[in-house]
Amino acid sequence: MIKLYSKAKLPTLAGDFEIYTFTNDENKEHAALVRGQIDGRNDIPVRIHSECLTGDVFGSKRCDCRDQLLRSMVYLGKQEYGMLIYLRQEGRGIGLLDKIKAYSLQEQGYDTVEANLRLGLPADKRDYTFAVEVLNYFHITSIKLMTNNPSKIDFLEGNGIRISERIPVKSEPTPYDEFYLDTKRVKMGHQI
Ligand SMILES: Nc1nc2c(ncn2[C@@H]2O[C@H](COP(=O)(O)OP(=O)(O)OP(=O)(O)O)[C@@H](O)[C@H]2O)c(=O)[nH]1
Repeated sequence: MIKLYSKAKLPTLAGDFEIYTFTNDENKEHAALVRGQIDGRNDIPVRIHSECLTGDVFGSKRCDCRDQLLRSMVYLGKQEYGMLIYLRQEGRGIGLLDKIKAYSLQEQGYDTVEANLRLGLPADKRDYTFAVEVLNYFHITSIKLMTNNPSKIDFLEGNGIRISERIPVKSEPTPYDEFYLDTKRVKMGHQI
């Protein structure tokens, strides 16, 4: 079960938000950027973003994470109501250390899915329970989800959250992430 830990105003380059931090029994910490009075307000746009230190912070071109994060924030910053839930599950849940190991396998020609599997790890180890609990905290049962990822939709719908609309989060492919985006489309069913 999650608990609200702290909250404060957070003006950003993309607009003014409030940041909420939550913890759970395992002392995991996640954050939500909230736009407007969202309590009990259904069908607001929500982005559920998984941590990517290399992309979100360092601007790596190997993935589209930062592009998606910024586009989502700019979009949400223009809405009256909305939320971005930032989940600390780096590397599709395998953690930073193994993600970088997977990168070095990708340099040997494996794609992003094969690289995880060669490390004996699942292609995607993420769990969105925390996001569901944040939505429950705000008494939200139906959202417009900003994603290209069908497994995210399936998880939420299987856990009591109705997806009334999918808002695509398009990013511009570059020569660096073309193969990565192709693999997500072909092997992970992303609607890119
Ligand atoms: N294991 C691994 N993780 C990666 C790699 N590139 C990015 N990631 C992680 O992938 C996660 C983002 O996943 P994506 O599949 O891009 O996007 P998504 O959140 O599932 O789907 P969208 O909602 O459409 O953005 C973050 O946790 C990143 O750290 C990689 O090559 N290997």
